Amino acid sequence: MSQPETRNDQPLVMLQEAGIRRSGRWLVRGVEFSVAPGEIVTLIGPNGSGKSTSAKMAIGVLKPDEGRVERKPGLRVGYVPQKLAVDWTMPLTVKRLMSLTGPLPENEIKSALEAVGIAHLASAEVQHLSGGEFQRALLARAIARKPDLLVLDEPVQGVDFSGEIALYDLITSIRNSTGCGILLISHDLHVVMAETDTVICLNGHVCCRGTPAAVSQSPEYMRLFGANAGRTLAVYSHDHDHTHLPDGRVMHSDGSVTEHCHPGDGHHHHDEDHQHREHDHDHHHEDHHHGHVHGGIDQEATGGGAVLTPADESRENNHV
Ligand SMILES: Nc1ncnc2c1ncn2[C@@H]1O[C@H](COP(=O)(O)OP(=O)(O)OP(=O)(O)O)[C@@H](O)[C@H]1O
Repeated sequence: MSQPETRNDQPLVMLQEAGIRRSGRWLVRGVEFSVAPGEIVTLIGPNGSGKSTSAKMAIGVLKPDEGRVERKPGLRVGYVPQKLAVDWTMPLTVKRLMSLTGPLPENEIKSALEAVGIAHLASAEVQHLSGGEFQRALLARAIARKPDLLVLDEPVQGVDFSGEIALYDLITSIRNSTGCGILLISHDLHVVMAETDTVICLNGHVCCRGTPAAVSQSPEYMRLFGANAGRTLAVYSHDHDHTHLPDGRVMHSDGSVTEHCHPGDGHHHHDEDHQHREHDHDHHHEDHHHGHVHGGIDQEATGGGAVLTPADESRENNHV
């Protein structure tokens, strides 16, 4: 699925037992994953499970309070945060959006906009863009400085189903043409980009990980959404053996409740995803969810884009 010739490269970023603690509470703990050049890693998990926090640790916007995060020296990161503080009362053209975080030669603005298919909208006002066009503008901004690692926090928010497929196809083609690594945060708990190499399911910690099973194998899905969708999207089928309660305690499959997870609870670690890289996606966790597919994500389209130096702490609040 991904480019095999780049597969053995040293990781662009690697998190080991990384955790963030705020106000006496661990927001995430024990986060472990890496992204290699050409690799696509997707973080999924419920609201508040620590996806954005983990991504921010990966790019250096947040420093881990425990564990380690290592980035390749000189790593260039293109980051599209989930939310962006923009003064929407001020007119802002797409071209201007591209150079808000720093000057960019005209020809590079043009080629980035061409790469995402919105060159014709260079002079359009950002406020007037559709959800899909806006996400493309943010993507253009993130790729304009030719990052080694592209971090996209919910890149299909505010986009309808066919727009979602088109955006995922675009992300795949960016990966194929540039060889960059991609860390994606998906709002959907089950449907991820089919090109994803590794899905990491977070719930304050890594609950499980694996490869997505290609939905193209499902005739029902094909009938519903057509071959294009089957090629682009995949269902990540997984099964948690415990549930995190709102008060932070953990309910296990036998109904017992404890303060924390048992060691090894629902954690399906490391060897799995390495194995999967060697062969086709023929393994998935026990399916507890069939064919849940939706495209429209009802969130306000407030994503943003930036190319960051990894240590750029000022970006934590996503101001442009
Ligand atoms: N600076 C902070 N101080 C205290 N708590 C925080 C801080 N930043 C995030 N949190 C909390 O950390 C948890 C994880 O947040 P995070 O944004 O990483 O989750 P997420 O999985 O990306 O969620 P969503 O899907 O809703 O975007 C949430 O409970 C959030 O309220």
